[in-house]
Amino acid sequence: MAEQPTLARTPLPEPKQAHAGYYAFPHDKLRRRLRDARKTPLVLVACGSFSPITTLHLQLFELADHYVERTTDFEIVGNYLSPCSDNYGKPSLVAAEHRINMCKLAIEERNSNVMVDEWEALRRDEAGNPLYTPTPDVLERLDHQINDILGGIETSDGSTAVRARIMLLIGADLAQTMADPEIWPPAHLDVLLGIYGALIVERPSQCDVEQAILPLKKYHDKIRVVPSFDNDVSSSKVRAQIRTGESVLDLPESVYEYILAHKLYRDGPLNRDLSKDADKVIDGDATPAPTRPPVASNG
Ligand SMILES: Nc1ncnc2c1ncn2[C@@H]1O[C@H](COP(=O)(O)OP(=O)(O)OP(=O)(O)O)[C@@H](O)[C@H]1O
Ligand SMILES: NC(=O)c1ccc[n+]([C@@H]2O[C@H](COP(=O)(O)O)[C@@H](O)[C@H]2O)c1
Repeated sequence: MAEQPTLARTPLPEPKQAHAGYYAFPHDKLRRRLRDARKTPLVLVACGSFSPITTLHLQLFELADHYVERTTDFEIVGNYLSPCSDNYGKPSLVAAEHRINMCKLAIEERNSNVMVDEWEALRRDEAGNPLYTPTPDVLERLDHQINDILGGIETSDGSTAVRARIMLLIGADLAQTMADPEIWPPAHLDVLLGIYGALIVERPSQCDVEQAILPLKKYHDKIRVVPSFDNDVSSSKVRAQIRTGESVLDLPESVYEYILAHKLYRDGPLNRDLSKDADKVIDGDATPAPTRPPVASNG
């Protein structure tokens, strides 16, 4: 059985004004009993902007599932999307409420077993302003919710409960940024990768995964690379297609319709420069809403 992580820090207290409205930790799709007695229950959490969620974001979980099924040590019992706070500071973020709604629509349309945890996206400070939560804190809180509050996952014969292992699910491009201590302080990585670990999905259109994880050598025993397929799906590309009125192939149809209904992503540069820096919102640069319906991909 794989080694169980231990909590390095006291779990985050739930701030009094953590959320604008009602919130309960979602666990309806968390499988509470292991199937295979030899395995450790694994919960995956994908942190990111999801502005908007694409078909590939949900496929990350499918790729991870395919990968983990072939391992001898883990069994996936839960999958979470945790959209980041509006305070993350990425210019391309639309309001958390929209990003959460789009994640939920995508999950429903695809009949996916993923849950959306709204806690990170809606967390607020005492003054009621959106509060950014560093990713290690997100995983610590999930660990606390599942293992301390819910009491973990039952063994296959139901005789006892064990702690689920929580792991981050990310793309190789995000792993590549982890070499920069200005973005990921070593203390964050020591918790995130040193205690929890990550499944890192290849993203060949953006970087070489082996190069990306080289600087993370210290944590290699907690990192696993998940094979993917050639694709250039990204939220940036989708946003650019919406602005220019091109066909959008990489969104669930309900998400596309939501974007049109709420007039999201209509402002921005007209040239299709997909670099992240080119994605700054330009006030008043409203482009007409696309008229063509999306061709939903089946993947
Ligand atoms: N095509 C993809 N292949 C592998 N990982 C992906 C892919 N698209 C997104 N991800 C991963 O999903 C997580 C959330 O990504 P995010 O919401 O930033 O999407 P994005 O497409 O990278 O967005 P943007 O284009 O706005 O930068 C990150 O870990 C990212 O690496
Ligand atoms: N030090 C940290 O905890 C840290 C640094 C950079 C990004 N992140 C997270 O990584 C994710 C990145 O998302 P994007 O790929 O959309 O930028 C977000 O969830 C963000 O909160 C965390």
